[in-house]
Amino acid sequence: MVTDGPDLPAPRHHKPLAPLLRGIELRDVWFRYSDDHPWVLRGVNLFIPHGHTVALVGRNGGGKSTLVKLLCRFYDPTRGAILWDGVDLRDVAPETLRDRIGAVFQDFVAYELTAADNIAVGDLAASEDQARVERAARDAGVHDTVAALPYGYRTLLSRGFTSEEEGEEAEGVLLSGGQWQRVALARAFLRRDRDLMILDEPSAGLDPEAEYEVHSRLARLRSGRTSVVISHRLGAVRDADRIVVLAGGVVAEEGTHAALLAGGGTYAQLFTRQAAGYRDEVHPTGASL
Ligand SMILES: Nc1ncnc2c1ncn2[C@@H]1O[C@H](COP(=O)(O)OP(=O)(O)OP(=O)(O)O)[C@@H](O)[C@H]1O
Repeated sequence: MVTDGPDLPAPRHHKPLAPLLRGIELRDVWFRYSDDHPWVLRGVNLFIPHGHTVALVGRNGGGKSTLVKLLCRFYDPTRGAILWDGVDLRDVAPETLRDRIGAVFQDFVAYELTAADNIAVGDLAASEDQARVERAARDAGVHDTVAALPYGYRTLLSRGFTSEEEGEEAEGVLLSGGQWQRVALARAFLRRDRDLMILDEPSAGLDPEAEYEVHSRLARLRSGRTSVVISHRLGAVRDADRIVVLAGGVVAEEGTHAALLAGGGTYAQLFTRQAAGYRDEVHPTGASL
């Protein structure tokens, strides 16, 4: 997978990591970014069963992105453990773990590389397999955009936000935020056979129609696979096998959409408020949680 966080020192004795069979367990996971920072996670207990989709929801700053970064070993729990079929992730080299994960992060990296390399990035076999890259781009709905670029998949993409400060001319083609988001999604589609799929706000920056389309594609991709999805669009994750509400650094609620709605707790409150926002044509905030 694409790495975009601070790397941890690899342990001296790595264990190999077998394909996921049972699931991933977070056991009393506590985490803070440093001793000077407040606790973000305060004893999270959670099981992500093999073959199921777990949706993480909750208010801003609740620790959802932090939790998935721990799953990828960008950080380790300050206390507690994360177990992959019983194997403590601390005993696994980060790159071994990440070979088993396909991920799209909120803060995904846009590289000054060609369109093809931006999709295949980090996957040597894929970078030599144009057909695979193109299929992933089609799945993510970005093939037509890329094919229309001056040099198609060989066109250099520009991140477009560093050049002015550095006093350099931007080279390459600028994509919109939503188009970049689809490039990031294509990376995940390319890695569809990985054991764990992580999608952190996969439709961020997309217009409502594109968002609906992307979520439908992702629902098909996720089906029968182990995945963790973060989204504030509760309607887009209501079909998840398990919905987990993170609040106050712990799992506050957990269940199916129907069960949580019937429970009348935080999830029911958030969902009802969002649904009401969509029904109200003149809702001033656009109804995004
Ligand atoms: N690299 C970091 N260093 C220090 N604090 C951080 C860092 N990243 C996140 N935080 C803090 O950790 C807390 C949890 O953030 P996180 O991004 O995990 O929440 P979230 O639930 O994903 O939020 P959102 O819904 O807004 O995306 C926040 O208070 C945030 O400020």
